[in-house]
Amino acid sequence: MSKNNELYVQKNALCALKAGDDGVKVTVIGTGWVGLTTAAVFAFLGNDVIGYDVNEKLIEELRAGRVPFFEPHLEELTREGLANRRLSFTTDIGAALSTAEIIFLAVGTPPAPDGRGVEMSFVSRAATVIGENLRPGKLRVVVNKSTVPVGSNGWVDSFIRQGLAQQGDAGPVDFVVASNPEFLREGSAIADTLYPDRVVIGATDARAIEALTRLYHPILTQDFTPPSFLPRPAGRGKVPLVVVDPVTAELIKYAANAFLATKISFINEIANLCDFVGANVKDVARGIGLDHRIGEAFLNAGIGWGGSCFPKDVIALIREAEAYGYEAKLLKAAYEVNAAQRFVVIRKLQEVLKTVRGKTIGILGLAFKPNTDDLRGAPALDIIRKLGELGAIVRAYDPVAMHRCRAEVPDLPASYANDIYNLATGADALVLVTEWEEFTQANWADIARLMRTPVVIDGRNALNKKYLEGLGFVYRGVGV
Ligand SMILES: NC(=O)C1=CN([C@@H]2O[C@H](COP(=O)(O)OP(=O)(O)OC[C@H]3O[C@@H](n4cnc5c(N)ncnc54)[C@H](O)[C@@H]3O)[C@@H](O)[C@H]2O)C=CC1
Ligand SMILES: O=C(O)[C@H]1O[C@H](OP(=O)(O)OP(=O)(O)OC[C@H]2O[C@@H](n3ccc(=O)[nH]c3=O)[C@H](O)[C@@H]2O)[C@H](O)[C@@H](O)[C@@H]1O
Repeated sequence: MSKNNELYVQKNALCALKAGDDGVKVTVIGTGWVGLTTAAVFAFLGNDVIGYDVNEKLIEELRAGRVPFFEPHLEELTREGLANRRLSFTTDIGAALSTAEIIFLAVGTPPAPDGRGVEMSFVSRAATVIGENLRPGKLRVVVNKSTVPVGSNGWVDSFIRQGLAQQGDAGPVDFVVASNPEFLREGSAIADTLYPDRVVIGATDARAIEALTRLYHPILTQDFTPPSFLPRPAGRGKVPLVVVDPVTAELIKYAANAFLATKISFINEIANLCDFVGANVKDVARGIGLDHRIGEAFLNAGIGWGGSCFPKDVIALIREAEAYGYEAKLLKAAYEVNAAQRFVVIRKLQEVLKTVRGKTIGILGLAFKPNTDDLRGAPALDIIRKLGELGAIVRAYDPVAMHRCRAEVPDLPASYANDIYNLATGADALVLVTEWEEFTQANWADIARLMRTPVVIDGRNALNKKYLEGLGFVYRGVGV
C-alpha cells in the first residue's frame, strides 16, 4: 500500500465511531495467555467478545470466572466481562462464528517436535475449522495474532478456503486475512494491551485495516476510562499505529523478540567479561543504557532469557533465514550465549562449595520470570536437572508456580518447600533464579541463621550484595 493510501485509511478509520459506542463483534480462537487477554481487554473496551477454545475444561473454568493460569488482574477483567455480558466463552465453533465481524487467531505456535521449526498444526486446524463454519453474510476479518513464520498470512487464507470448500455450495463467503502481531509480556499482559508502545496491522485490504483500526481506536487514542487496578501510566499519549503488508508484520514480530533476546545475550556476555576483569555489569548497563540510542531496558544481566517465546522465536528466525540459504550468525550466537548462561550459576556454586554432590541446594523461583506461573523454557528446570545430575539434593520454592510444576514436570529431581524460610532451613546454598519480590523483600538475616552455610548465588543480580555480605553471606552475582 502506498504511504498516501495508508494515511488515508488510518485517518478515516480514526474518524469512525469509537468501538465502545457500537461494540464490534469479536471472536477469539484460542483462549490462552494471548487470546484471553485480547478477549477480556476488547470486552472491557465495550465490544461483544466470544472466546472459543478446543479445551473444554479451560472453557468451563473461564465460564465460571476462573482463570487457570497466573496473570495479574486477568481474572478480574474476565469476571467483569462475564458480569456485564460483553464476554462469553464456548466450545461450539458455529456459535462462536455466527455473529463475528473480527476473528482473532490466538492459538499456540510451539516449537515443532524436532526442535527445528514451528508447530503450525494448531493454526492450520483452526483456520480450516473457521472455513468450515463461516456462513455467507457480511465481511469477516480473520486476524492472525499467533506468532507465525513469515508468509503464514497467505497460508491461513488457503486453509480457510480449504475449509470453505468442505461446505460444498454454501454460497459466497466474504473474508480477508490480516496480521496483528502481539507484543504483550506475561506478568503485565493487560497493561501491555491497554497501553502498548505500538499497534502493528499487517494487511493490504483497506476494509481489514479499517475494521482493525476501528476496534483499536480507544487504545490508539487512549480514549477510555482505565480500570481501577491499572491507572494509565503518566505521560502516556496516543499510541502509534504501524500499517504494513502482512509479511512485514510477521517479520516485525520475530525481529522484535530476536532483538530483545539479543540485547540480553549481549549484556550477559559483558557480565561474563565483568566477572573476569572485576567490573560491575549493573554500572556498565547504566553507563551504556543512558545513551538513548541504546536504552536502559532489557539490560539486566543474569541467567538469561527463557519463556514460551524468545527461545522458540529466535530459533524460528534462524530457520527462516536458513530456508533462504542465509546463515543468521548473530542470532545463532545470541541463542548459544543464552543456552550456556543459565549454567553460570552452577559454576559459581562449584567455585564456592567445591563439589555440589550431597549438598542441599535451594532454588528460589521456578517460573521463567516473576508474576507468572509459566514454566515454558524456564531456566530453573535446566538448572535443577543439571544439579540433579551432579548429585545435589535439590529443593525448590516458587510463590505461584509449584502447583503447575508438580503437574507439568512430575519427573523434576527436586522436592518442594513451603516458603523461602523453609527452603533455607539446612541448605548449603540458595540460588535465586526468579526475582520475585517475595525473595528480594525477604528477611535475609533470618535466612542466614536458618542455612547450614550462608551462600547465595544471585542469578538475577536482584539482591543487595553489600547488605548480604554484611549479614555474613558468601554472595555471588553475575558480573557484579
Ligand atoms: N504468551 C505470550 O506472552 C505471548 C504469546 N504470543 C504468541 O501467541 C500465540 C498464543 O500463545 P499463548 O497464548 O501463550 O498460548 P497458549 O498455549 O497459552 O494458548 C493457546 C490456546 O489455543 C488453544 N487451541 C489450540 N488449538 C486450537 C484450535 N484449533 N481451536 C481453538 N483453540 C485452540 C489451546 O487449547 C490453548 O488454550 C503463540 O503464537 C505465541 O507465540 C505472542 C505474544 C506474547
Ligand atoms: O512474544 C512473546 O511471547 C513475548 O515475549 C517477551 O515477553 P515475555 O517472554 O513474557 O517476558 P520478558 O519480560 O520479555 O522476559 C523474557 C525473558 O528474558 C529475561 N530477561 C528480561 C529482561 C532482561 O533485562 N533480562 C532478562 O534476562 C526474563 O527473565 C525472561 O526469562 C517479549 O518481551 C514480549 O514483547 C513478547 O510479546
